[in-house]
Amino acid sequence: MSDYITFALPKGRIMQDSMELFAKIGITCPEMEKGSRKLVFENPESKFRFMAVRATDVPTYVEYGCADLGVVGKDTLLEQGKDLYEPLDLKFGYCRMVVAEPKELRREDDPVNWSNIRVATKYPNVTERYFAAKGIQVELIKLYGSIELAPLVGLSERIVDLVSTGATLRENGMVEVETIAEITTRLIVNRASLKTKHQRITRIIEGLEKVIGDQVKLSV
Ligand SMILES: Nc1ncnc2c1ncn2[C@@H]1O[C@H](COP(=O)(O)OP(=O)(O)OP(=O)(O)O)[C@@H](O)[C@H]1O
Ligand SMILES: O=P(O)(O)OC[C@H]1O[C@H](OP(=O)(O)OP(=O)(O)O)[C@H](O)[C@@H]1O
Repeated sequence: MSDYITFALPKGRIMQDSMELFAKIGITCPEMEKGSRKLVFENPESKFRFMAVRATDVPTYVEYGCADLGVVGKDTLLEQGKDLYEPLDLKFGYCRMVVAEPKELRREDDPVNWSNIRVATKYPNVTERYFAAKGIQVELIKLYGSIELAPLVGLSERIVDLVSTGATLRENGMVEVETIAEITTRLIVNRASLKTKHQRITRIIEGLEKVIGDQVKLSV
């Protein structure tokens, strides 16, 4: 067993907030430089290791125990449904997962009456569950980005995607129809690591919990 605690962090938009939060409980990595192409960074003094991975791959590294802990959006967890311990809402990366459609095509009638709606999304599992629960049969079209383009060019009638400022929907002439879930960033933990490295991991969870609690108190 490695004496390091290893974090899987997403390379994209939540990396910086993650490192800023960890710094508040004394977890830092001086070796980590902005713009570096390196994927693993170590702090040999404090025995922390950081891996920079695709956001959607974070749960996999944690599930297989290559990382003890991971930072990931709730959207990814909902989509992948892996068996991971999720002890903390880190309270950043706020966005919403929504159903949206082109403004000019907005139909006032109940979508239950539509037959065979095509929905483009990065989240086919969540989308299928959501519409199935409403008794609506949809054709899922899995895309990997620029989801808002799909209805504009006739690939789908609707999309399921994340919205934060709303600028992407607006600038592409789309409107929200329904909210599926409120999304924030979560801490996830490998279940075996929680046992084998119990003391250090528990200390990290408790430290983060306190910092986040204090931040929330300050903002109300
Ligand atoms: N406006 C937003 N759009 C997309 N994700 C957001 C937004 N705001 C916050 N997030 C959160 O940031 C997480 C990571 O997003 P990021 O764009 O870095 O990765 P990605 O490009 O979606 O994933 P991948 O690299 O695997 O394709 C999302 O899973 C989500 O939880
Ligand atoms: O409400 P907004 O602030 O405009 O943010 C929402 C947009 O941001 C994300 O896209 P991203 O930048 O990850 O691009 P991609 O979907 O092409 O990967 C998301 O998929 C939306 O398209």
